[in-house]
Amino acid sequence: MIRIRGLLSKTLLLVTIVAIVSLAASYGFVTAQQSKRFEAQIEEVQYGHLRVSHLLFDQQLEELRLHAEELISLSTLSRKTPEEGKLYFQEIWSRLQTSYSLSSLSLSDGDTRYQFGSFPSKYIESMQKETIRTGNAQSAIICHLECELSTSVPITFNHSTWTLTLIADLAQSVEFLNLITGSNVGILAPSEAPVTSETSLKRYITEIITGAGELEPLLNTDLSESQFEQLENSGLRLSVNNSEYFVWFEQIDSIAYPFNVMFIREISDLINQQTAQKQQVILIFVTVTLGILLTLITFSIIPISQINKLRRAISLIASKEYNTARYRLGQRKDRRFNDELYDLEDEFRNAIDMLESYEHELDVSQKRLVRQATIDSTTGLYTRNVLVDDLQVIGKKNTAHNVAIFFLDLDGFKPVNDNLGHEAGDIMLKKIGYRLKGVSNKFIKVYRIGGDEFVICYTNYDAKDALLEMAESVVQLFAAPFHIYETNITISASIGIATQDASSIDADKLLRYGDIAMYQAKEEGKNRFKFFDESMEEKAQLRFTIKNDFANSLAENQLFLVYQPIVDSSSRKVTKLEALCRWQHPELGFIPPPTFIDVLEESENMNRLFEWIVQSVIREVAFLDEIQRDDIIISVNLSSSQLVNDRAIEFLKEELERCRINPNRIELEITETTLITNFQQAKFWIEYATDLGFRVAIDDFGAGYSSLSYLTAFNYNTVKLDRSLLDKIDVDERQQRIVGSLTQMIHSLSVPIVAEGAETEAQFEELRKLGCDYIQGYLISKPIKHDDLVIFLQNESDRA
Ligand SMILES: Nc1nc2c(ncn2[C@@H]2O[C@H](COP(=O)(O)OP(=O)(O)OP(=O)(O)O)[C@@H](O)[C@H]2O)c(=O)[nH]1
Repeated sequence: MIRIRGLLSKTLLLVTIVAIVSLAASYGFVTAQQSKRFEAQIEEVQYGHLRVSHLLFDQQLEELRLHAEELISLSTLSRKTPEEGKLYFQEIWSRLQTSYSLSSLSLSDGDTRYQFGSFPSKYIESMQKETIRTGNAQSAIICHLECELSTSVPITFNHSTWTLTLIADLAQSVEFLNLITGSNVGILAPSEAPVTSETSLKRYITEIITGAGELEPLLNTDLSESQFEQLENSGLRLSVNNSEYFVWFEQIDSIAYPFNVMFIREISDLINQQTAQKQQVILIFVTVTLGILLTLITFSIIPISQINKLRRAISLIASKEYNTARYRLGQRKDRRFNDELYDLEDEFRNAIDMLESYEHELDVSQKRLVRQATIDSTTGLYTRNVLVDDLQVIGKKNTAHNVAIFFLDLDGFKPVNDNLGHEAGDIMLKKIGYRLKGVSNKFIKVYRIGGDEFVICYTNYDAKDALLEMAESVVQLFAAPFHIYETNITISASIGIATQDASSIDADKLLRYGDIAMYQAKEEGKNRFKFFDESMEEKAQLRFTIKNDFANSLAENQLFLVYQPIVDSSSRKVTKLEALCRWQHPELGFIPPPTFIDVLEESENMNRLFEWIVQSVIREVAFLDEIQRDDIIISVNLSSSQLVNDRAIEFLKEELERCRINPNRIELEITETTLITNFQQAKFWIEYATDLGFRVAIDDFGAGYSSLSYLTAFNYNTVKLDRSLLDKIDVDERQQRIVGSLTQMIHSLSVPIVAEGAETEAQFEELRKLGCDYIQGYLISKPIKHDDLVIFLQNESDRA
């Protein structure tokens, strides 16, 4: 159903107002026109009545004169004497009265007068004299107490002139006037008549009135003084008993008093005609207005219903009910007469299609995003987000009484990627995920939370034994190798275990504790598990501080280099200086190099540190040149991270070139362990370094590796024996034998040997005897700062 409101109701209201205003205006116009026409019609009627009245009364007077002359000729009065004339009229007076409707008659010569009836001689006298004087008949209407026709004709008696005057009443004339005009006629009493206090038309004491019976109600109608005034001026319209009348006066020439004729014309027909006309106009107007209204409504309803349709469609679109919106809009049609609203409808259809398709796409990508956020695409395991959510849910909903997490980080996963490629790494991660999934059950869930990091969340375990059992079985999961690209690869994981009470769970803390414990497991040799304990947090805190404060330490000169001299065992002259890094932390005090280097190696900071060391060493070389000690080489320790890429050596090369220093003034020390662990990489790197002209030393030789085959795999300049082989060299014969054989073997490769840790003269002497070419140790000097080194070298040259 169409609700008539809004645009339509406004249109209707406007049209109605316009219709009412125009109706009122046209009604006023028609009324004004009608009243003008009415006045014209009345004027015409009045004019006609006046003319007719004149003609009629003239004709009546003429007729009366003819009667008078007829009487004279019939009676042969001229042959009689006046007295005989008088007798004659006496005889026929009563007959005459009826036949001529006479009211009086007079024979007069001006002096003598014979009268019949009540003759108004006072008013006629002058007319009679005029007749006698002129010898011509005179006629006039005479009004005194009443109005009558009068005629005076000359008559000659024996040569004397008399007049015969006839006075006749007006009744017949009035009847005629009524017949001819169709209006009722009344003769107004002349002024001689007594004045009445009537408040109706009777005030005028109508003498003769036609149709008096039927006019009785009109004649009795009370009139106001203004109505009387209007009546006397121009005529008055009166309405009595559903009949309309127009009453007016006309004055006809008369003698004595004025002769006023009152006409009463029924104008009901005229009025009805006018009313009918008015009704007709209104009817036409109303019909036309209704027609316009209907047309407007018809032409407004279609667009309004369309607009309403679109409005409803918008609400449906807003609530994503696309199908209902489409159904409401209906099918697209090919219309001959399209308009903007139909075009808009089409646009709506297009918009719905587009929105629906966007919505669908959005839905699909949202689901994909949720999946990506919750499921790891490589392993199909839950992600870190899910783990955090799960831990929070456990904490909030009390679904468990205790929680343990096993934080796994693969050992040596990077080389898998580096050697076999990223894809192989992915396959390995997938296979590891598959194995780990095997442990999951109602209380055990597995997640991949990072690159090579996994977490097993174990809730409601019975006791620590259950965790131990679990940890051992997880370690066992890695025992069997993984078959990738036709190769069997073995990999292990370091596992940190942290527990918490489910009621006071703190997801961040739990994961951090797991991570710390895992780190500890790595530190202790990997492929093992460790339970978190508080002391680990202290170490972790230390690592965090080191990482955090490193940048500042360089700026504030907390880091500095010290140099430990290495002397020729024969001449005791300094030939090398080993550059060693020291960190004096303002709060933590002295931080041992292995501690902070170990931490810095986990990040880019190691490169930064190396660059700083290189710049400091170059300054030192420049100083040695300055004091003419260009025979001294400075050795720099390299960590395993520097062997991974060429960045360190490239930087060193560029800096030396920039400062014009020969690379052979620098010896790069690589520990035997580093060398063996990343053998291929290290070999490649050492070859590159020696090609560039750097010297290379194998540090801590004999610290644990048994195979010596690598010694012939590439070129190097020096071997530094590990301190553990030398600490009792002055007393321990076994140490002496081992060192003796090692020096022999290394010398056979033409490589000089450096012995570390000589603290006494005896040790020094023994090492020299055993063939060590260079000796380093507290006996010679502790590692010293630049200023002390300056003094040390000065002393040496002084001794020489
Ligand atoms: N193939 C593959 N490798 C990844 C992915 N995510 C991270 N990695 C690699 O995994 C390695 C993880 O680094 P580390 O844990 O430091 O390497 P690691 O050799 O296991 O070292 P340790 O943990 O000290 O034994 C990095 O080389 C990353 O590039 C992955 O989705 N696929």
